Amino acid sequence: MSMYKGLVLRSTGSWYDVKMDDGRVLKCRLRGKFKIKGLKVTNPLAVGDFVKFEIEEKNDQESGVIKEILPRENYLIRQSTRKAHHVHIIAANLDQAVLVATLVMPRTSFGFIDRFLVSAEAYHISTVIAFNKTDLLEEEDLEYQRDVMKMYEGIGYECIEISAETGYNIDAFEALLKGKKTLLSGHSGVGKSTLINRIAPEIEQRTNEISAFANKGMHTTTFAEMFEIEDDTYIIDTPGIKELGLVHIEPEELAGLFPEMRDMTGECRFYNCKHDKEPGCVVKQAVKEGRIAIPRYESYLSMLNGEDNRK
Ligand SMILES: Nc1nc2c(ncn2[C@@H]2O[C@H](COP(=O)(O)OP(=O)(O)OP(=O)(O)O)[C@@H](O)[C@H]2O)c(=O)[nH]1
Ligand SMILES: [Zn+2]
Repeated sequence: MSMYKGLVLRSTGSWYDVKMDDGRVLKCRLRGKFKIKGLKVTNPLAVGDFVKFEIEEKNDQESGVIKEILPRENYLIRQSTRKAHHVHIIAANLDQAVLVATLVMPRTSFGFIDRFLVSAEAYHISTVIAFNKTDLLEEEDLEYQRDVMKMYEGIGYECIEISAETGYNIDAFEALLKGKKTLLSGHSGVGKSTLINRIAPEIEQRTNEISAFANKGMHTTTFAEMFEIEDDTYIIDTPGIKELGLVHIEPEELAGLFPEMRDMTGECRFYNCKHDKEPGCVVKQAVKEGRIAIPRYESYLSMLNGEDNRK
């Protein structure tokens, strides 16, 4: 039997929509046991997975039988809502995350942004920060926003200012997505739906249908879906994924997830310096000299101390 290769676009728990190289989407099932080393997973397969499958024909209907899951470049997980100590794979092989943030209505805190960035670093997923609702900003706020963007760009995070409402910079935003698989995240109310509605109105429709399922008490996580907004350009906007949770980070690993601290951490006086109260700390010195931004260092300390600064 011939083997085909495809990309999982949708998972309903027992059936998967798999996009084949020729563009056709085929319903596939999974046969056999699949495990990820060291993790108890509730779903062996997620959107974004590349699979190999065979085609079966029954009553003139073609369907696929998945035989192999190709190695993942990365994957996002979260704690299963059904089984303790189990994780649910949200999506695999993401090229990037876009964090939608707003300076006003609501104001996204540095704490929230930095926590997201740290998680994305841990997952090896690059992040673009999109500052939405720019149309609401007075001149002074706009200047402040540009300072914030400069801060994050200085660390290496791409930033863009947009308005989903007026369409300002939306072309540039779409260009960022082109040819990639992107997870769209952000606080409730920052304008994710409005944004998607502007770039791909047909998707918003689907998301509303999925939300309707959720309101009937069905598990939305089983309805994870990746939308192809144009050729090879995908967006994942699953209701319920507002942040990247569930990365357990040891205190000594934390500074390594702040790119601007990463390279200097071996140079402190103490090899196990937490860059907090220790003397001879090069990180604190860099904060003092303005090479590390104060809000970033504050986020670092608050995560180090296990404070919940997600709001
Ligand atoms: N002025 C302005 N308002 C916007 C913009 N984008 C979204 N909004 C408004 O902000 C409100 C929230 O937008 P949504 O798109 O529903 O936000 P969301 O992120 O999808 O929120 P959840 O569905 O709760 O996750 C709506 O009233 C939008 O009209 C923008 O660029 N400018
Ligand atoms: Zn130090």
